[in-house]
Amino acid sequence: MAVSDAVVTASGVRKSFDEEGVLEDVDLTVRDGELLVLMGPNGVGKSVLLSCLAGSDRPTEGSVSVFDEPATARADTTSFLLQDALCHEKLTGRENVAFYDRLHPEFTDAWRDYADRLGIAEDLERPVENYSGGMVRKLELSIAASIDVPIYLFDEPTAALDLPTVQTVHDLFREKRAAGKTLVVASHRPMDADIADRVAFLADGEIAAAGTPDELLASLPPILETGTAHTGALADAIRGDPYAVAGNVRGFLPADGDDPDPAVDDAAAATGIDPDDLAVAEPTYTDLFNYYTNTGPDERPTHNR
Ligand SMILES: Nc1ncnc2c1ncn2[C@@H]1O[C@H](COP(=O)(O)OP(=O)(O)OP(=O)(O)O)[C@@H](O)[C@H]1O
Repeated sequence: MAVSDAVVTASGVRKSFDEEGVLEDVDLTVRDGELLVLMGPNGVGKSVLLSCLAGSDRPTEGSVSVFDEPATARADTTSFLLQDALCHEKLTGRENVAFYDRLHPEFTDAWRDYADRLGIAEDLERPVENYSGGMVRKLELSIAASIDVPIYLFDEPTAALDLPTVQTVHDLFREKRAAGKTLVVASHRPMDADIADRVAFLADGEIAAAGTPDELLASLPPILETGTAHTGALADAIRGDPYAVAGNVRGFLPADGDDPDPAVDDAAAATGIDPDDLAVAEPTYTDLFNYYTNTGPDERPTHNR
């Protein structure tokens, strides 16, 4: 289905390396001015998909278009922050900035503000090889965000960052969106769903679900929570595997035949766990992430893409 305000569209994207399939059949539309968070566990293919969206890699099959033209790595439309690949480690932070300033026609001096807010302004004269992983990320973010283009693709921008810095990065992304920019942020950090207009989950080579955080939370099956002592009993009664949350374990109730809304009381009784030790939990982003990471494709309902 064509979406009129689409700025990036992936259709039937398959990507394999040496016969090894990573993406099987990805359909994804990124809408004008939205902040889309692309979620999925390590190794599922988020970076590969972003590279295809950026036009820096080609799908094995299928197509990607940006502003209705085939995706090519165009400097005037897209800024792409690929993980740990932007900065030259023998150069100082400032020399890296100067490099991108000369290289990129749309580079602006907004990097000063970003470097300041991210807390690396004092480190710009040091070679990047002496930076911590988090400092490199902050420098990369400062550079990628300083390029003034309509579309930003950020690959795991909050990985290796402490919580206060994650909040600063979220603020920065909200400002970009308020300025009318379109952002795709790949992440395996559930808290990044906080800033999303929509979340898309990549699982088993496809977009398993896409929607607003509220829509996706509402689509989860009931969640049972109990103490770790009952992990085994819980595992027998749920779909997928139990997962730890704040000292307890949780799991998703299986669909009861074709009924997508299983009877919670019956399922709870089937665990054999004392009702006082068992609760139906309010779903969180962590549950959402675990649902699309922990349960197999046959056990998940298909949601709108
Ligand atoms: N150039 C390449 N050649 C061969 N295999 C590759 C190449 N690039 C990626 N892969 C493989 O594709 C799979 C997906 O990798 P990708 O980096 O996209 O995962 P990811 O979801 O971004 O994971 P992470 O969260 O760990 O960054 C991995 O198995 C990886 O080894």
